[in-house]
Amino acid sequence: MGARFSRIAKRFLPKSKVRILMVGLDGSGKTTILYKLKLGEVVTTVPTIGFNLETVEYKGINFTVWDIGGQEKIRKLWRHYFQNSQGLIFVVDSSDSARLSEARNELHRILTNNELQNACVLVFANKQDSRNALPVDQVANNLGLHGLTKRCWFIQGTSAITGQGLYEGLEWLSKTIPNKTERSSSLGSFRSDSSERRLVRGVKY
Ligand SMILES: Nc1nc2c(ncn2[C@@H]2O[C@H](COP(=O)(O)OP(=O)(O)OP(=O)(O)O)[C@@H](O)[C@H]2O)c(=O)[nH]1
Ligand SMILES: [Mg+2]
Repeated sequence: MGARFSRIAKRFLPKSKVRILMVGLDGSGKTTILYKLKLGEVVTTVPTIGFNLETVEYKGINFTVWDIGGQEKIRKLWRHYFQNSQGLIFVVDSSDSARLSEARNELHRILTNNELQNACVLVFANKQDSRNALPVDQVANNLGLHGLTKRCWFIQGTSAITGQGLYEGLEWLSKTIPNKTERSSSLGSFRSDSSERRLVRGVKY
């Protein structure tokens, strides 16, 4: 009876909403990820000029995902989308080692922005299905994630083509973002929990 009531209540109670900003270098796979999550399909993409916006529901949470174009000349526009973002998904092409330092610079640059100071960072080490993809721990090292000592972050190996790892990433966000809100008074201890910060999970290990 109790379980049945809670199932019905879940259906009718308003869902919590979470605003997620998804950025990363051009061609890293952001739009492919967005529509794999939304439609369950691999769509044919063109470089995003501006943004795509979709709501993805996962475990009773509505993730409003803003996918912003990553070409160099339009990266200066990213900051216009920072405000009120509770989570940042930073997408990296794990098979493009030549551009990892560029990705690292962009990630660290945006994390200095005050409007993102409380945002949790989920890194998708994407294209893990590619033959020459770097393993997730190497992507983490190249991005300097272990130096982000005052930030909750998580890196997940993904393939937008197979869908591998995408829901694991949402799972982390679904657990971390509501926790942060509920536990805002104990944010300091949450943020200094090194086991939380240093979690690294990947498709390939
Ligand atoms: N093999 C492989 N290819 C992928 C994956 N994700 C995306 N791609 C391909 O990478 C190319 C670029 O993907 P997009 O999703 O358009 O990249 P984007 O990050 O949105 O690029 P911008 O809009 O320019 O910022 C496309 O040809 C995708 O099919 C992946 O996980 N594996
Ligand atoms: Mg795109």
